[in-house]
Amino acid sequence: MKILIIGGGNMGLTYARSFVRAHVTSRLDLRLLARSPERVAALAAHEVGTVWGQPEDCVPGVNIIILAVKPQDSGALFEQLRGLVEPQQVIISIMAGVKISTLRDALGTPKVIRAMPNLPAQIGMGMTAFTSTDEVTRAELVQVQNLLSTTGKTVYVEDEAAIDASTAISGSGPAYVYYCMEALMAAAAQMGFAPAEAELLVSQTFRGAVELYSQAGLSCQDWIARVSSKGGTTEAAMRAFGQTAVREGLIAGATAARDRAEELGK
Ligand SMILES: NC(=O)C1=CN([C@@H]2O[C@H](COP(=O)(O)OP(=O)(O)OC[C@H]3O[C@@H](n4cnc5c(N)ncnc54)[C@H](O)[C@@H]3O)[C@@H](O)[C@H]2O)C=CC1
Ligand SMILES: O=C(O)[C@@H]1CCC=N1
Repeated sequence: MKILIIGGGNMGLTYARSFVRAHVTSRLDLRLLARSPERVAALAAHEVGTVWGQPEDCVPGVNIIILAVKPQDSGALFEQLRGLVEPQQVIISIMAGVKISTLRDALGTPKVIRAMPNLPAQIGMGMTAFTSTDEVTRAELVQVQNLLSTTGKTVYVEDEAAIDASTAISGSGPAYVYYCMEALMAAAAQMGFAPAEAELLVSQTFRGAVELYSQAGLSCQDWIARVSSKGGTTEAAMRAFGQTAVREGLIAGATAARDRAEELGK
């Protein structure tokens, strides 16, 4: 399977490494398109595939084209790709917000998939939601799911609006986790821990809590109840979280992310 990845940043490189590591394609069949000679040289040093500077040289002949540039760069990219994409080629866009209808119109091609991965894809622990146009065949969808699954778990969603919602939950989600971790590290530092100790206490607590959650069928509320002693410390923390509207703040953050994804699509 010949794959072209356009945009060799965080996500583009992650895909390239995952596909080659999982042997879903070979280095020879994997192409990366960069937008400047400097980026071509920098990407080539990663040795994950052949690196190209001009779309007309690398678009023809590939089966799948992955668009991994920032949404703000999509207009310029569409200009570069005008007239080059063939109707049998499957497009996978991971650009936040950019709608399937926009991709179809701009590229003049019917087989379009919108996917929303996240950064833990770098270590095979990613979460990707994806959806497609009707023209993508069942066999192509299976092929794409195999590709995306090299970076972690995947879920197919029927409704495109769920891609913007997943952008706000799982796409941006790792940043919310780091935000909470950083706040707890700051609390630990205020209580006298050295930075390395604060980092250890917090990171191992997140790791352990998530692993425990994954291994049993209990809800978050159930686990909170198991940590909390009557009249104890956890209850005091939960009361303070309630008074300072931490939960509402996180929900407001995720909602703002979803709204921004919708806005990027306009
Ligand atoms: N970083 C993340 O956690 C996630 C990002 N995304 C989406 O993935 C996309 C890429 O994000 P990142 O990899 O973080 O961005 P990035 O900035 O690390 O990489 C984008 C790359 O695209 C290149 N580029 C821009 N225009 C180009 C063109 N016309 N031709 C070739 N290369 C071009 C840039 O030089 C850059 O290397 C974005 O659309 C974002 O919405 C989706 C899920 C998670
Ligand atoms: O912040 C962003 O716009 C992208 C989409 C999801 C994660 N990063």
